[in-house]
Amino acid sequence: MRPTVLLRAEQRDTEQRTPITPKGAAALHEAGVDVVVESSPERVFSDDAYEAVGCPVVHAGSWLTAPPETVVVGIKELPDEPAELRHRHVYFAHAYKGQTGADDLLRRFVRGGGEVLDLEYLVDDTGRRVVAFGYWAGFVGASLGAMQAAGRLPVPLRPMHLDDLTGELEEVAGHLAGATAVVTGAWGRAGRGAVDALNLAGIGSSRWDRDDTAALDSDALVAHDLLVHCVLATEPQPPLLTDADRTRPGRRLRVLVDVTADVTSHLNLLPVSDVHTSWAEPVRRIWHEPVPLDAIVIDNLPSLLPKQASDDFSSALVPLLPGLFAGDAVWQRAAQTYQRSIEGLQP
Ligand SMILES: NC(=O)c1ccc[n+]([C@@H]2O[C@H](COP(=O)([O-])OP(=O)(O)OC[C@H]3O[C@@H](n4cnc5c(N)ncnc54)[C@H](O)[C@@H]3O)[C@@H](O)[C@H]2O)c1
Repeated sequence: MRPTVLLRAEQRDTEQRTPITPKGAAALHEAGVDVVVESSPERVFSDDAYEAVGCPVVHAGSWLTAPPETVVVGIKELPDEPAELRHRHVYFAHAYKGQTGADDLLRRFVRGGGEVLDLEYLVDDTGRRVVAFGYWAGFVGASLGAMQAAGRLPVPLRPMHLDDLTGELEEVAGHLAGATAVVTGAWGRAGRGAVDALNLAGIGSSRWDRDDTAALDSDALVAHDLLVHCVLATEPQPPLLTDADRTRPGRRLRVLVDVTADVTSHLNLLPVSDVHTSWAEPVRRIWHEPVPLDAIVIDNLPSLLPKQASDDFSSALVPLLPGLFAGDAVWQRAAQTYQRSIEGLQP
């Protein structure tokens, strides 16, 4: 039997992204991997587009009864049922940093004999992630921050076309003369996307990466109008912004975009903010005076540009998937990360 991946329909009705585009499915077929697609009215590519490249389309939730050797591929969370998960699942499980509900989820995998191959932990032999939505997360996050600073953020947020967003950033530029931003994690994927968006909005960026935050200059940090936080934290580090900075002299900082959205984890480097915001309510005011500070902490930013995000992601993931069935090192590392995470779990 040919190796098969099943493209799962996403739970969230706001999620239009897909980790495998129709073009990616066609490439997988060529490479000897079949792709079965769960029907989804939300996905940015239609069911017909997958059918046109030869993928069988099945109803949402079919993964539950798929043959055990089928690998289930998705992006975001699984439903709360069933209690036992028996397949190998490739997705962002958000289960290894002590997130809310993580242990319960891992126990479901242990009980069913399945496995998480977490997309966030697909790394090369230097530990660098090989597939990520980071660029568009940073681009969209910084765009929202610029729009908020200009008083032009449309609420609720809805998925956009890139042309519309760049047009809006050019409008914003006229409202933000002299504004500056600091981007932390600036040389990573998200950081680069953030800098590109800020450039379009006419906002000059200070690019801070590891060396720049090692001896943190808090006065310089709060002297910027925007902070776009794009650090990939893998171990606890000193915070970048604390309550003590609220009254720091010279604070101009008024918009904080936490692209990492690590707020419920012990790796949160911005402990001034501890809850996510949403498309319906994207902004939360966390400081009221002497200068207000608004936080945007959205954990599905690339979903706001679903087409670009999907194309980019699929072109990185698809070449790796045949290797999953051949036991390539990148997948073995992901499997080892899962094994480590379930060791020590209470039953
Ligand atoms: N909110 C969302 O929707 C969304 C989507 C995708 C990714 N993300 C998150 O964005 C973050 C960044 O992802 P990425 O793909 O850009 O990662 P990346 O590895 O490409 O870049 C991370 C950067 O952070 C830098 N860094 C690490 N520690 C630092 C420190 N103490 N100070 C300054 N810089 C430091 C690294 O040197 C690197 O340049 C991750 O937390 C990721 O989970 C969020």
